[in-house]
Amino acid sequence: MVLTHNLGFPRIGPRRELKFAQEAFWQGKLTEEELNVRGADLRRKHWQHQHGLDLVPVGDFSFYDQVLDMSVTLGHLPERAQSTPGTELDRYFRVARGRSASDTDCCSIHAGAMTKWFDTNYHYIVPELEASTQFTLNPERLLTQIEEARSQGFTPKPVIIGPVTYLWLGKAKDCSDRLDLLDRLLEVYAELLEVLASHGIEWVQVDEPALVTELNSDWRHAFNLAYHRLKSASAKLLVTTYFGELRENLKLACELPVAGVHLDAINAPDEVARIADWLPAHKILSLGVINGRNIWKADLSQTLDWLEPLYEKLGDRLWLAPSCSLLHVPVDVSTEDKLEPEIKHWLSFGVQKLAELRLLAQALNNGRASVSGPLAENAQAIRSRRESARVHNPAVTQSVIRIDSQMGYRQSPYSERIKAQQQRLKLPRYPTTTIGSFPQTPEIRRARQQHHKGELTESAYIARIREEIAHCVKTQEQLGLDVLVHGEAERNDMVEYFGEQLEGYAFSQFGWVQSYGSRCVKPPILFGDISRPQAMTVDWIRHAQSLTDKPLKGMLTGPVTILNWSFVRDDQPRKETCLQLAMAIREEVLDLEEAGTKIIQIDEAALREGLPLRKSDWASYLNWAIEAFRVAANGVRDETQIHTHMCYSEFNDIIEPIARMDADVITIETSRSAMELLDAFKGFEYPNDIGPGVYDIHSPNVPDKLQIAELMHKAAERIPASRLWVNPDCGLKTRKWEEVIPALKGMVEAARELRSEAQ
Ligand SMILES: Nc1nc2c(c(=O)[nH]1)N[C@@H](CNc1ccc(C(=O)N[C@@H](CCC(=O)N[C@@H](CCC(=O)N[C@@H](CCC(=O)O)C(=O)O)C(=O)O)C(=O)O)cc1)CN2
Ligand code: MET
Ligand SMILES: [Zn+2]
Repeated sequence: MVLTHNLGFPRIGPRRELKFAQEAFWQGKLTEEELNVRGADLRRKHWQHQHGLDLVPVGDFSFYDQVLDMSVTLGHLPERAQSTPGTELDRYFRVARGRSASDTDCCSIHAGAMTKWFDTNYHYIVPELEASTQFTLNPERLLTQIEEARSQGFTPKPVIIGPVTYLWLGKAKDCSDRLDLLDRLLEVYAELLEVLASHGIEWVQVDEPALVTELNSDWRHAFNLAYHRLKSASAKLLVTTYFGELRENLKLACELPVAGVHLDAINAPDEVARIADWLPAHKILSLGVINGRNIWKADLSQTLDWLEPLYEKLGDRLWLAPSCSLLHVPVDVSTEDKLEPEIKHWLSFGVQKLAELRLLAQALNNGRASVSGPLAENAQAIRSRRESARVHNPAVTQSVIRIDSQMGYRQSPYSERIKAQQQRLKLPRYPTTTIGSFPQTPEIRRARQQHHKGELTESAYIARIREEIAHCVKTQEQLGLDVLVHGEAERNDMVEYFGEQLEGYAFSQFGWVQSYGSRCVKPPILFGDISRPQAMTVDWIRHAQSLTDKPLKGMLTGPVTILNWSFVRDDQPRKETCLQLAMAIREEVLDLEEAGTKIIQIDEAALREGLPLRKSDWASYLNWAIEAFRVAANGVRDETQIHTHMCYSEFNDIIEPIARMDADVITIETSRSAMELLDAFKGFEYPNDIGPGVYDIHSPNVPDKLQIAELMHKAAERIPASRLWVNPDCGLKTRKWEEVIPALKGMVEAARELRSEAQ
């Protein structure tokens, strides 16, 4: 019998129940006990969705983040949070979100750093490591949830982050070698595995996705050390990899002294045969056969074609699972009643993916004939998608074929065109601007919701947003900013908004995916060839510009970011899809220019996260990604100024490709790591204008004017004054007006002081 299991279930809830519970708790509207009840309720529902699987994951649920949970299990919260008052949960949220001191609270604490989980749009809280770090076991969360699952009739399989990946995800604060902590860490892992075994646990899923990245010999050695140390554990270990190929680590993974290995067969199909050959005969091979990163139905017959012979060979040693945790897909497509039925028929969210998994297992265990009906239905859906006239648009294919190298080039080099721009814009030295969005207030969101429900007419909604834009423009004028924005009030999200307006996209009502903490995104579904039926932003920008004499920056999301933050088709290379998006954005850019917009910003916030997990694959991605940006941006006249924005500070290693985008101005996130920005300029001088962020918008704290000035001085030491801009790290949509106004006031004053010093 082939066995089925799941690596993790989405925790946010089908209607974002977790988000609302978290936020209510943070606002003091829910007690800790009530929050725990809501958590247990969600877990119960999630396990019910996983009924029929042989093993269900336990410990995949989290009140904020699974990496932070693991830190708690290892007794390893940052020093600064260990002696604060309150319960364990309270300390946990202090690290997750940071907390300012207040009348009722003594202790100001800054949040742990957040960073992207591999190549996904999920963010985890980075473990803070130091030479002196100690670990102590705290298994309570796992033990409670094991009992919960068991009492509900499920066989629990605890999910933990493996010791090597845990260190790999962490950051050494004191430049010490993270691997020096391995011995200490392994003591606690060994203890944890014993405790789990003593609670009747047979299998533990030990996630080691670091195995799909390039590892030097120290890290490879660490894998051997770790699993030799843990091999006497009474629980059986399933070393779990996902998101990519094992390549040079495949042998290493096969030879670890553990009871089984999980391979992502969706991302590493070519390694399946090899791992099946190499894995010693006493080990289990778990294969991730259902894609945990997209929302398409799997082609079950085709999957069975290659699985059947493998099952014949491996027998009971073969397990089936999704490729990775289902954290990255929405919960349930069945409640989507506004999707076109034809398109809905092609889709599979978390609940449906598990049904596909059960079907595959039944087909292997009892023969295809035992599930012939569902298999036929699946085959019909696959065929319908492949042959659908909705998917293919010959005119779009043609327009991509016609892209020539000329289209990615500006008329003149930066050094010449910047003069035309300066003459037209007449900006002061150290021009001040923002990244685009202003606070998305509950009132704006409510108006949009009412409009969706039909409670607010189209014209009333438009009037409401135009008012908001007017307020935003006026506030920026009062603050004395130099380049204004319209504030993005009309956008639910910087990607979903464009998806909704482009042909070739569908969007769900409830397809939420957790991005971090309580924040979710609803990635739109790119199913077909992309075209732009009409201008998407021009009316809003024209309205905003009509309210001010200052230059108003048009605001677009770039093709690479739209691609990386959408669920995209799997029937053509990503490059192809990206170029189609680039052509649509290019048309919008030219329409904005035609409407008199002097500055156009094209955000590429997700360019970095799209980088392949292995450096050796970077160049090919960067080549087409940069080309797509250039096609989108560079069709404008010399006097039109192109801005781009990226929100991550680690851009040292890709500064040259970024320079190739040839945007006139780039604004980037830097305020939390001023030193890293300076590093980037050591070997390579960024040739165009640059605005290093001087206001950390991820924190509710209002930055001090002196702090801002200090960051600007640091930047001015490195970047010629004539090319330096002054701006926040990123958009202000998650902030409140009362935070934004004093912060921007300080920023504008700091820029003025810098100007007067320079004279
Ligand atoms: N796609 C994407 N990825 C990104 C980012 C980003 O901006 N977009 N930024 C970075 C950080 N990630 C972030 C992800 C989400 C949010 C965020 O604020 N999300 C909102 C939802 C945004 C949204 O789509 N809002 C909709 C729906 C709003 C809503 O919740 N409506 C209520 C009703 C309104 C009310 O009464 O409040 C409801 O449906 O129940 C809208 O504005 O229209 C949230 O979780 O709260 C912020 C940052 C990296 N990745
Ligand atoms: N223009 C966008 C904004 O200000 C850029 C955000 S990058 C995540 O919100
Ligand atoms: Zn940003």
